[in-house]
Amino acid sequence: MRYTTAGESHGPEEIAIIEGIPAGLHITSEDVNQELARRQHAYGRGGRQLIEFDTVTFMSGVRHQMTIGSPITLNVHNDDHNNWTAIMAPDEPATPENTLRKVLRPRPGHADLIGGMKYRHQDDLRNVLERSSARETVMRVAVGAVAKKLLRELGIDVHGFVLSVGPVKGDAQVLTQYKSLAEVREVTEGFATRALDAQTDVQMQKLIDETKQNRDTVGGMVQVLATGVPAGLGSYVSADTKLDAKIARAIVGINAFKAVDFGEAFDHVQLFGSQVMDEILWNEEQGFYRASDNMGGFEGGMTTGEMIVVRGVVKPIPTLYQPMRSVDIDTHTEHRASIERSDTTAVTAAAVIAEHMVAIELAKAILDKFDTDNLERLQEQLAAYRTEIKNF
Ligand SMILES: Cc1cc2nc3c(=O)[nH]c(=O)nc-3n(C[C@H](O)[C@H](O)[C@H](O)COP(=O)(O)O)c2cc1C
Ligand SMILES: C=C(O[C@@H]1CC(C(=O)O)=C[C@@H](OP(=O)(O)O)[C@H]1O)C(=O)O
Repeated sequence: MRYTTAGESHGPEEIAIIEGIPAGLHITSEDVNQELARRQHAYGRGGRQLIEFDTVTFMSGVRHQMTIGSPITLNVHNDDHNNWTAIMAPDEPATPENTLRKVLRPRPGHADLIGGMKYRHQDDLRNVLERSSARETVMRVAVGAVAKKLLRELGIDVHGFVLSVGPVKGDAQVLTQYKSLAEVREVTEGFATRALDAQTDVQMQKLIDETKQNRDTVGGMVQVLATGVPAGLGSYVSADTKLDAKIARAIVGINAFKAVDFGEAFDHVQLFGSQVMDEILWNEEQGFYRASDNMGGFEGGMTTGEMIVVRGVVKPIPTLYQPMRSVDIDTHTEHRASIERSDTTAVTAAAVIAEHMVAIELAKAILDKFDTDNLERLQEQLAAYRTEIKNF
């Protein structure tokens, strides 16, 4: 399975093409739209989300709610494009009127300056920000929604949520308190966060409100869990076959993500090996299993069969309504950075995006390992593999 996305933030459409999804997967636009809504309706987002009502159209690869094995094209319309037609116009030459919204004062922390240098966008850094914008993540969630649907047919469930916003931490007991992902989902879904108690929700919202009032931004930490993953996806044999490495790349590839760990590894630096390794146990019913899951479901770049536990650190949003120092790329004089309409925090949306990136990587790993033409055959092969692993 592979995919690509295209589209500018204020262009007419966001597009994705996925290849390699087996034939016979039941999928509807509603399956995808539900996930797109989770990405959108998150606390702390800016005015753009009041304009967009993200819904997907299948342009190819799906007939009568079934994948047919050919490339799947997904489209999401940018409703805001109506306000940007002149500025984005691909077929019009640049004029003083249609370049009124030029960006010349790069925002620290965004892709503006380096993107401009690299692509020689001396005239207008908007050429950079249109694509570097996290608007594109709408398509990663759309692709991930297809991946999640496939994974569900294979008994694999993935869920992402917020652990903390700035200094406000959610209750850190999810893994030990809740055994099934359905339970975790139930308790984390309200604020699209790890809102285990309403108190945490309120504190997070309060912090976001205060941050907005201060014309500042805030980041946080998210977590993704995946259950039902068979042991032995990915491989130890070469660096580029390690599945944990692929997931790390996929997470840091999301705008504003700066760090990833597995099994809460950031916290393990203070511990000893005897406190961290997951002891190996065996019983008739399960075969091999572990006494704990401190490795977050990975050993040697391969899934262990335990729950996958990934965390990601999301930096604060770069655009500030009280901008920091920058330099005008035209005059080279000091100015405050440009202000673009912006979010106060994207942590809640980021959790949903991270969930979908993990789903994409898991789907890819499964489709790399087994026959991908037809879902039923894939299910048969995976079932046989699970039996083989259990009987080891
Ligand atoms: C869902 C989401 C929404 C975002 N919204 C904004 C925003 O409104 N304004 C902004 O300056 N950055 C926003 N960002 C972050 C920038 O896209 C990101 O910082 C920028 O592309 C530079 O990339 P980097 O932070 O990965 O280095 C958002 C990120 C995500 C994941
Ligand atoms: C459009 C989305 O996020 C955008 C991501 C983003 C950025 O710089 O990353 C900047 C903002 O764009 P705008 O200035 O058009 O409001 C966000 O709204 C979205 O997530 O759908």
